[in-house]
Amino acid sequence: MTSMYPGYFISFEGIDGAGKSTHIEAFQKLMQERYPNREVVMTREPGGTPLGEQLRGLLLDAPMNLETEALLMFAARREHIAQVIEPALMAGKIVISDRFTDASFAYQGGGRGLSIDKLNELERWVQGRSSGLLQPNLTILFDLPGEVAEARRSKVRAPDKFEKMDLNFFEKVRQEYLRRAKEDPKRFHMVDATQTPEVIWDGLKKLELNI
Ligand SMILES: Nc1ncnc2c1ncn2[C@@H]1O[C@H](COP(=O)(O)OP(=O)(O)OP(=O)(O)O)[C@@H](O)[C@H]1O
Ligand SMILES: Cc1cn([C@H]2C[C@H](O)[C@@H](COP(=O)(O)O)O2)c(=O)[nH]c1=O
Repeated sequence: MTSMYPGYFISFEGIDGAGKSTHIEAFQKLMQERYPNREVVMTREPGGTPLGEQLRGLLLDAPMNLETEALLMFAARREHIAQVIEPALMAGKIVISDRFTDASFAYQGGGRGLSIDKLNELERWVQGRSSGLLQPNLTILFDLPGEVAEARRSKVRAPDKFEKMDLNFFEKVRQEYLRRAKEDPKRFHMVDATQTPEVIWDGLKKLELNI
C-alpha cells in the first residue's frame, strides 16, 4: 500500500533455490546509490529481530503441527513489523525484506495445505491497519520450475526442513505464488528465473520504482 507510510517496502520471494539471495545485496546497493537521501534497511523472514531469529531456528528445523508453524511465522512477523519494518517505513526508509507474507500463503497454504481463509485472518490480524493492510509496495517474485530450483540448491550445506520437501511440494508453493501474483499484478514484478544471472540483473536495474 503505497500511501500508508512515507517509506517504501520491497519484498523478494520465490521457491528455495530460485535465486533471490544471488541478487538481493546488489539490489540493496543499487537502491542506496539511486536514493542517496534514503536509508536502505535489509532484513529477512522468518527473522529480522532477535526473537524472530530464534523462531527461525525452530521453524527451519523442528517438526511441528502445521497451524503451529503458521502461527509462529506470523508471530515472528508481528515482532518484525513492530521492531523493524513499521518504524523504518514511518521514518521514510526503504525496507528490503528477503520474504514476507506471500511466503506464508505459498509455503503453509499452497505447499502444506493450510486454508487460505485462516491465512487471510492471520494476515488481517498482524498487518491490518485503519487505512488497510500493511503490504510491500513491490514484490519481486523469482519464478522457476521446481526441478530447476532443486538442481540449483546447495549440495554443500545440509538442507533445512523446507529444502528437504519434494518436487510436488515446491510445485504447489510455486503455483500459490503465481496465484497471488495474478491477483495483485500491480504489486508483483515477475522475474523469469530460468534466465542467466546477468540477464536477470539487467532487468532488475531497469525497474522503475515509484519512490
Ligand atoms: N539465474 C541463475 N542461473 C543459474 N544458477 C543460478 C541463478 N541464480 C542463482 N543461481 C545459483 O543457484 C543457487 C541458488 O541461488 P540462491 O541462493 O540465490 O537461491 P535462493 O532463492 O536465495 O534460495 P534460498 O531461498 O534457499 O536461500 C546458487 O548456487 C546460485 O549461484
Ligand atoms: C517467511 C516464510 C518463510 N518460509 C520458509 C521458506 C524458506 O524455505 C524458509 C526461509 O529460508 P530462506 O533461505 O531464508 O528463504 O522459510 C515459510 O515457509 N513461510 C514463511 O512465511
